[in-house]
Amino acid sequence: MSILIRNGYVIYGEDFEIVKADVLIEGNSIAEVRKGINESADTVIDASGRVVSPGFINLHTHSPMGLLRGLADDLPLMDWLQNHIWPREAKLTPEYIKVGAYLGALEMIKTGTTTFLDMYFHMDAVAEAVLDSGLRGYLSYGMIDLGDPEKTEKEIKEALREMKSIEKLNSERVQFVFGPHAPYTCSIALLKEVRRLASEHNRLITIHVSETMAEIGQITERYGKSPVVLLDDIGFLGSDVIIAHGVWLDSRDIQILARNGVTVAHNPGSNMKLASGVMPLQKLINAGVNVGLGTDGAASNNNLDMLEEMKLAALLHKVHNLDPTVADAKTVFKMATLNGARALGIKAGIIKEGYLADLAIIDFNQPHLRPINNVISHLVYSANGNDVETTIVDGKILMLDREVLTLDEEKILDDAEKIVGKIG
Ligand SMILES: N[C@@H](CCSC[C@H]1O[C@@H](n2cnc3c(=O)[nH]cnc32)[C@H](O)[C@@H]1O)C(=O)O
Ligand SMILES: [Zn+2]
Repeated sequence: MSILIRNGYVIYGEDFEIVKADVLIEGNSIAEVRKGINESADTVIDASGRVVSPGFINLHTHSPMGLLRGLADDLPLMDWLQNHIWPREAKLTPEYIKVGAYLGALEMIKTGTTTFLDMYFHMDAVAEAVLDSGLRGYLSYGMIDLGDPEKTEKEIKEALREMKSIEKLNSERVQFVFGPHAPYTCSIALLKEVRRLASEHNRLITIHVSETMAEIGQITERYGKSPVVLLDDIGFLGSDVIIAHGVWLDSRDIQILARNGVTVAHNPGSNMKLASGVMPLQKLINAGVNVGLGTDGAASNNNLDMLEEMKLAALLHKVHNLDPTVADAKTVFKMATLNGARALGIKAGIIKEGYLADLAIIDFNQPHLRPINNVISHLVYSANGNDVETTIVDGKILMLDREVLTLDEEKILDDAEKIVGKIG
């Protein structure tokens, strides 16, 4: 299979240079980028007046949580989780979660996300939806033992069961990741066992860390140290670890993250909505820490739109620092693309020969995106997910001219609607 994308504004290479060119996709990778490619292809897409962008990499989400969208807003994290989200999640069956996963996948395809890092439960059901959707999904089972040794064992067993079931799908696109939920919900025994298993099975780890001030208080009281120092002391950290949030980090924590090559997945929308705080972006970047971008779940955002998330990131850090030069458009764009790919260890996140053909075509033939003075600026500050017209993952077209080809959109919306009232 080959696809030729003609005459677009291509965001090229790691410097995100804008070139008017054609892009030839062969199999699952980018074969050629240049003007006037004359080869014939199975599919030809006219990208005149459009931007050909690397697909977005959502580095932290809970994709089925769209089911809970709007059911518990305007609350702080611990109250939100304990009194509103967890009681509802207890009612979620694998069937409901699968509906939620389809809804999330549909939303991601429609807004130009090509890869995501997920944490939820019944991930074997989520994996089937991801496989159907054509997206690239890194799926973790969120483990919570609350210090109960019986639960520790149960959670590890369940994670391994889901890992095996995902491995059976035998797809490069769908990968299992270890997902201990957080230092305040997981025992040291669980964290140590996860570290051991991740190394043994060569899997990534993702975990919520230092999200709220309450968490810092709780962990300091329990262990006499910060969550990051705690994880470092038990040998948990490494370049295969992606921590979500990292809002409350002091300079020692930041040095530890840098030294261990840990990636931070920044979730500005969720951090603002739950009023968790502001991640120290500048300090992390200056220390050389890889920072990616995520939306978190759709119940704390409340959508999975990475274009919107880029704008939130840029604006948050500017006003917080009272400095408009902070979080410039290119820095934020890189967080949403290349930095995510680096964290996951995939050859994606940029458009370049030999890289995975994971990309989004964005319709710039619209008033809010003209004149085309600055492509990256328009994407970060002027566009939103609805401007995405075509989404390609692994050399396969998932959406063409706003029509999703891999999923039945109407059925997914209907199925999601049927759940109203059942978990409320
Ligand atoms: N094994 C657990 C499942 C945990 S999945 C991951 C969890 O993270 C929760 N979650 C979503 N957003 C956040 C956040 O921002 N911080 C902490 N937890 C979150 C989500 O609601 C879900 O309960 C169980 O059986 O309950
Ligand atoms: Zn989360």
